[in-house]
Amino acid sequence: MIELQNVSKSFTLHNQGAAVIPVMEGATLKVEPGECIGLTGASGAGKSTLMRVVYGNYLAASGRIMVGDVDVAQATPRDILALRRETLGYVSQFLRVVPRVPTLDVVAEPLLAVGVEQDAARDRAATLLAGLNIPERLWQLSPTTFSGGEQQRVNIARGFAHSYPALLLDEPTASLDAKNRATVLGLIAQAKARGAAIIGIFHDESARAQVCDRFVDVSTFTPRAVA
Ligand SMILES: Nc1ncnc2c1ncn2[C@@H]1O[C@H](COP(=O)(O)OP(=O)(O)OP(=O)(O)O)[C@@H](O)[C@H]1O
Repeated sequence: MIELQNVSKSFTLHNQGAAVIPVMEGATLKVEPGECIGLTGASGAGKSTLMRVVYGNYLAASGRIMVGDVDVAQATPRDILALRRETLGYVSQFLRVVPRVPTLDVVAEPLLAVGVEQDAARDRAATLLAGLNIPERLWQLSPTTFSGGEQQRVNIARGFAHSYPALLLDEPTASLDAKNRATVLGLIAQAKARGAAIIGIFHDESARAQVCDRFVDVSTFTPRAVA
């Protein structure tokens, strides 16, 4: 479902004499439907960069990045938006929302975007919010003023609203208490059971042991410094 072949990425620092920093070389990995792989490697090894390259936020310098039948490395912006709407979900660590939109609609929005009717979308949003212990009195408020942990849970509810065939999870259990962490791990297990292919970053070792089928150490893709 997700397959990277020989992907490389470097950053050009235009404000620092156009210095070029290679961060990834020859990245190759494959995630089958129903499988969750965990990215490992020291801080700065390139875990988040790999996720952003797959999501199309960063343009790869070379290689193929297949998500379903779309090569993200070659896709047009319009194709990438369609891929994100229908196929590829991304739960980042931080919630980014349009101000003043009620939480219930923030969570229902990915379902409306794929044509689910409003009542059904709101029902699913309500089930997710209740499961993640967001009190009902908050559902009609914008999440912009919520606590960090509440915002993270709204973000997770939104990320799991639509049944994406492929998912990127960047530390989805960071800063959650044990009960909510267990709920999120349950959502990940359900997504795997319905056949989602998942790439995740989990710093929490017990979380990663519970949901990951195998690990990929991204430092094997870190270019060696030229002496
Ligand atoms: N937008 C950017 N511009 C320039 N350099 C960047 C950019 N994003 C990441 N880098 C560099 O790429 C390297 C990999 O960063 P990345 O955030 O992917 O690491 P990580 O493995 O996710 O680290 P952590 O575990 O600390 O989150 C780092 O050296 C970082 O400085």
